[in-house]
Amino acid sequence: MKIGFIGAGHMAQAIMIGLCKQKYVATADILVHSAHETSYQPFAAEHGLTAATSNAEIVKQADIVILAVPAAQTLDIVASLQDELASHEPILVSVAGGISLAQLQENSDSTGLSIVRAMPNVNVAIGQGMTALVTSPITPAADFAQVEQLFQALGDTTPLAEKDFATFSALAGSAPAYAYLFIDSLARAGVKYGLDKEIATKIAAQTVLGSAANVAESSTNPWGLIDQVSSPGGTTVAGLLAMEEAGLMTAVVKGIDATIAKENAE
Ligand SMILES: NC(=O)C1=CN([C@@H]2O[C@H](COP(=O)(O)OP(=O)(O)OC[C@H]3O[C@@H](n4cnc5c(N)ncnc54)[C@H](OP(=O)(O)O)[C@@H]3O)[C@@H](O)[C@H]2O)C=CC1
Ligand SMILES: O=C(O)[C@@H]1CCC=N1
Repeated sequence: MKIGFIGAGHMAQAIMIGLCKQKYVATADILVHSAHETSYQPFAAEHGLTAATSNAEIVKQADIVILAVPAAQTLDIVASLQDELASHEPILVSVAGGISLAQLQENSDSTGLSIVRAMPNVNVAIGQGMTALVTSPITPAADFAQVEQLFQALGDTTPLAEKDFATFSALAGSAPAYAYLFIDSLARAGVKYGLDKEIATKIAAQTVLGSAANVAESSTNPWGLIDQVSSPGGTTVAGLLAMEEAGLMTAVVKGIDATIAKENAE
């Protein structure tokens, strides 16, 4: 099976690196093309991938085409590939935020094309991704299963109604950035009290990693876990109340509100 990438930016690279690490297919069976040779050729050479000469070549050669270009350009690129899509009929996977299956179908001008919309996050690069998937009504179950299997090799997946994609995009697509912000904030506080930044970051990252694993494995909800850490009259409850006074939860929800509003405006 050949997997083609149109776009070689952060998201495409994260998926390609994940596929290489998992040895999902032979590296030469991963094809890539993007707007500038200087973006995709060195990356292809470094990882042993096949650099294609055009977007059309990707569509002609690949069984699955992953479109990972800016959302604003996604539909124009699909429209420019109508002929190749109609004659080669790969499975088309779009990761673009805010671009619907109906828009992709309409711009591909192809009634028989299998189209899957995916919302991965950058953690697919290390096999710890969280990806939502939804398929067009005409996509055969076997084609959807191929795409699902690909993303399952790179972490967890969930089927999701298309109406919930903007929410998912905020909670999983964008949220690695918000988690990094929290980790950096913890580490920066450590620096304030004299720790070396590198050591403080390692301490913060491992603490967040372990806490996330605890939430995932525990039958207790996060509030219950917070109570387990908060000794009566102790330090944690003092810290929690100070964070709440500064509006941590409101700040997070406002951030998610803004993320969803921006995606809905695309
Ligand atoms: N970054 C993330 O964490 C996530 C991103 N996404 C989605 O992924 C998509 C890409 O985002 P991201 O990777 O961050 O963006 P980047 O800006 O990092 O990458 C965009 C890529 O698109 C390529 N490109 C632009 N125009 C064309 C064209 N006409 N033909 C071929 N390639 C083209 C660029 O090429 P070149 O490099 O050569 O200039 C670049 O490689 C977006 O739709 C976004 O919504 C979804 C989930 C998470
Ligand atoms: O910032 C963005 O628009 C993309 C979508 C989800 C994560 N990154």
